Amino acid sequence: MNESTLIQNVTLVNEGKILVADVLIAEGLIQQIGRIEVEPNHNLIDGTGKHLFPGIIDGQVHFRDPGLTHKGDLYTESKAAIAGGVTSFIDMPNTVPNILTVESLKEKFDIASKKSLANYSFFLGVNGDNIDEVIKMDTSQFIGVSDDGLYFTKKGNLLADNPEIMEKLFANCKSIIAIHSEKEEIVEKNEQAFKEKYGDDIPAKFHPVIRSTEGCYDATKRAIDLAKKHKARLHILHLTTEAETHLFRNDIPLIEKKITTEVSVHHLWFSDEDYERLGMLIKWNPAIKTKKDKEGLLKALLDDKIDLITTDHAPHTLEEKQQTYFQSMSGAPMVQHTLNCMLEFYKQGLISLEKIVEKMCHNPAILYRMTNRGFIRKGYHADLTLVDLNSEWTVAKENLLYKCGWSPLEGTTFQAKIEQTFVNGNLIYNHGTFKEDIFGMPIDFNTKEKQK
Ligand SMILES: NC(=O)N[C@@H](CC(=O)O)C(=O)O
Repeated sequence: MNESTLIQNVTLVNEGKILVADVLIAEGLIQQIGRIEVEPNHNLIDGTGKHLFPGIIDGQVHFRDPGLTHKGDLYTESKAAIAGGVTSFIDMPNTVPNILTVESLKEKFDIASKKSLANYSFFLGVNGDNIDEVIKMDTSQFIGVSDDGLYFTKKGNLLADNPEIMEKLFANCKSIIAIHSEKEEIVEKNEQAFKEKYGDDIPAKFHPVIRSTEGCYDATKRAIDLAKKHKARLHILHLTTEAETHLFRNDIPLIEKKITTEVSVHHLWFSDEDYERLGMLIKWNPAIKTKKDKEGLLKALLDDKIDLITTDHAPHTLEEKQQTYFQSMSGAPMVQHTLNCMLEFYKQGLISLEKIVEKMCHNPAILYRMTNRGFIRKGYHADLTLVDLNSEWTVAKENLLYKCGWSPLEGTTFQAKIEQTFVNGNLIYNHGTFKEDIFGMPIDFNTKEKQK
């Protein structure tokens, strides 16, 4: 008799509803939801008083494999992700080498199949060098194309700085085009002005002045105008300003949208008030901006102008971070604590559990056309996250799973705890312990059909 897991009497948060039910898992799939009779082959989990979410799907991470594995790798960071309730992720192309060809993409899939505990997919990188090949490629080979972070190895390759390349891509590429939207020419002008005043010692609090609202807004506006002209499928990554939120629509369902966007959790959590305390540790690109921006982003998320929450998990070593302004790397690790941050907002009455699940589970699956993930439905992959909403704990060095060993959230107390995470029906994370010998799967997605 095959083994099955029966989660009993648990509070499901799914598809805009909250209800108490039992969930039966077998052969990697959700078999049944409702009131279920116990059978001898059932492993029982008592879900009384606990909440069950579909596993979180993180639409933007940098797990650093291959080539930058001193910062993190597909094993360490996927493990941290799972402890944070994340069961699937899409990783960015700014590794070494950059993922600019189908061959390097295949190599990354191969590494993930041997190292990633969570389900995975990857963006194909696009820049000025490979645009001609990208527009000829069969788009069923990748979930989307992106330029995110590629300036780390080659400056000036961001699409936002190259309107002709962007236009060529939008006119010809049928894939989702996910762009990092900042105008480097504005950033460089601001950098120069601050350098003249401070030399290399620019205080971190000026990061949002250098990587300004103007730089973000102008880039996003131009990308949207070009995408509309060519009817391209554009996704703007990690939005940071209240001003940009007004460029997006909420009067059509996500499934019909040609232009979508996301917010990364640190832009909801931190504001310019935190630079004094945390300095370069919260230096991200695009920058953490003002309290008004942070509030505007949350409002736009609740209003459905912003479609997704991602982490943009971007680990660097402490040594790489604690440098003077120009030397300090932008980015920080977040994937282990994203759901926790959002649940804390729930505790503060700022967002509902249903909305969290919509933005972190359902919408990533819909937007990236994933097959049978992102919902608690019969026949879907059993990617599930069990949460205790009333179990306080504090982020500390000892409970971090990131290879880089630090977090900008150290010392933060959360009121909710992720207790168990199932990936493809396997209980990979169980109250602080891991099953480390079962790897995730490549995420299936439809190239034409859309998920409802
Ligand atoms: N977000 C960041 O500040 N850094 C990212 C790159 C990026 O997303 O631009 C990284 O790879 O470190």
